[in-house]
Order: sequence, then structure tokens, then C-alpha cells
Amino acid sequence: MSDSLDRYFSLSGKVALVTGASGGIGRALAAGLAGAGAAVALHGRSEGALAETALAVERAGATSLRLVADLSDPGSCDRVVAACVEGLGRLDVLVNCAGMNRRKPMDEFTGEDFDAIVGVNLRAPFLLSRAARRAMKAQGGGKVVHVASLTSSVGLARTAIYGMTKAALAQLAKTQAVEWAADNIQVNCLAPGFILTPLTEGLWSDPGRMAWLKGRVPARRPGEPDEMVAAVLLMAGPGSSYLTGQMITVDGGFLAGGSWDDDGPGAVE
Ligand SMILES: NC(=O)c1ccc[n+]([C@@H]2O[C@H](COP(=O)([O-])OP(=O)(O)OC[C@H]3O[C@@H](n4cnc5c(N)ncnc54)[C@H](O)[C@@H]3O)[C@@H](O)[C@H]2O)c1
Ligand SMILES: O=C(O)[C@H](O)[C@@H](O)[C@H](O)[C@H](O)CO
Repeated sequence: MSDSLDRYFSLSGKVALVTGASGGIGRALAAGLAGAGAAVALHGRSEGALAETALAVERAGATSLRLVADLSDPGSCDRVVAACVEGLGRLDVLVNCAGMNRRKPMDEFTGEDFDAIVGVNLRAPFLLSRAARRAMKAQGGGKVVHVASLTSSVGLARTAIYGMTKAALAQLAKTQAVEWAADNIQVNCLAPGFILTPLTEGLWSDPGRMAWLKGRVPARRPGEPDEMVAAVLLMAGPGSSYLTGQMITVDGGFLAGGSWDDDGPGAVE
């Protein structure tokens, strides 16, 4: 990296913690943060599931540390942050990427569905970021990135509880941005569009759904996990010292308009 880019994007000497790093978007973000120079604590639900991500981080020339926890257990959040600080010496960037979805019509959701989805998608980022803030404040600052979704902004059928949690993350980021600005902690959200990952492979392997996606997303294709990295490097790096409380949506243009179709209602002869 040239000196001028370093000033905005270098994470040399910094430590990042990525939850849900065993695959999908989390793995890409962990590798990207490592590429920018950070040592990366990788959280996953099993040691073995993190092996490939650890290799990717090491290939980028960075140190990795594997942390195993089920984030549906609220007590695990403080432990994950403490283990990161103990193992890598500090914590500068927290990326809350772990998440889950259960897709059902509104009426079919149970109380157990509600608790499970809210526990992982919302309570865990809330508790993890509070624990991270204590470490960051003592170090003079830090960055938190919550991984939100298009459903932070629009309703998508069969994702009621998931969407509620993702909209709430956007609000959480705003309040944390306000409360923690005095500690020099910037808090922002990444909102991925439709990205091919283990979470969504069941959806997009259906040709009918894929045809819908290609007709609705101006880029005319789903996104790849790697395409989420640059936005997170911006929110994680020194260049974002005055960027806080925002959501960066990386969606191939989905939220920008209804359809890419040249012959659609917006067409002008
Ligand atoms: N793929 C998409 O289209 C898309 C779009 C918008 C947002 N997202 C969000 O991106 C994030 C990453 O998702 P992904 O698409 O890479 O899918 P993924 O399934 O590969 O990643 C989700 C991660 O969360 C972890 N996780 C789930 N439940 C957990 C629990 N109880 N304890 C600990 N970890 C748990 C999983 O182990 C996994 O590593 C999620 O927050 C998801 O909501 C994904
Ligand atoms: O069905 C799902 O699992 C959800 O719809 C998500 O994965 C969305 O694709 C994403 O959140 C949109 O940004």
C-alpha cells in the first residue's frame, strides 16, 4: 500500500475480531482485514469450521486466533471479547457478522423462533459491542461494524423476525455512534444485498428465485462475499474517523430503484 492509502486504510498493528468467520461473508471480511494488516480473531461455532478462514488470514501474512462460542448464549459475548484481548493483546475493530435466518410466513413463527433469531442477530451484537467498547475506550478508540441487511430498509417476505433484527441493528449503530463518539469509537453498518453464501444457497439454487433476482437487481446477478470487503475496510480503517452512525448498502443497486428493465415503467421513448 502507498503511504497515502496507508493513512486511510492500513490496519497494521491493529486487532480485529470477526464473528461468524467460518464461511460466507465473515470469511471474506476476515481475509480482507488481514490483507490490510490486522491480526484477526476468528469467531466460529467450532474450531474445525474456522480452519479454512485461518489459512486465508495466514496467507495474507497476518496472525489469527480461533475463538469458539455459541452466541445464542448471552454469557459467551463477554468471554469472546476477553479471549480476543488476552490472545492478541487488544481489540480495535469488531465486526458483528454472525447471523441466522428462519424463513416462514408471519403466522407460523413461534416464540422459540423469535428468541433464537433475536438472540443471535441482535442481543449478541449488542453485548459484544458493549464489551468491545470497554477495551476500545481504554485504548483511545476503535471501530464497530454491524452486518445488517436489505431487510434493515425494506420488507422481504418470510423474513419478519430476521428483518426486525436487522432494522434494529441500524438503530443500534446510530445510538452507539452518538454515545461513543466521545470515546473516539465509530459505529457503522454494512448492509449486504443478495449474496451467495451458505445462508442463502437454498434460496438462490432455485432457478425461479434466481430469475427474480436477476430481474430485480440492476447488476443482474447476486453478489459475492468478496464484494463486501472494501466497504468494511473503509469503516474499519483510520480514514473513517468522522464516519459514524451510517449504513453502507452493497447491493448491486437493488435499493436504488425498482427494476433495471429498460422497457419498464420508467422507459422514455
Ligand atoms: N448472504 C446474504 O445474502 C446476506 C445478506 C444480508 C446480510 N447477510 C448477513 O451477513 C452475515 C453473514 O451471513 P452469510 O450470508 O455469510 O451466511 P453464513 O451462514 O455463512 O454466516 C453466518 C455465520 O453466523 C454464524 N452463526 C449463526 N448462528 C450462530 C450462533 N448461534 N453462534 C455463533 N455463530 C453463529 C454461523 O456459524 C456462520 O458462520 C449474517 O449476519 C447475515 O444475516 C447476509
Ligand atoms: O433469506 C434470507 O436469509 C435473507 O433474505 C437474507 O439472507 C437476505 O438475502 C439478505 O438479508 C438481504 O440483504
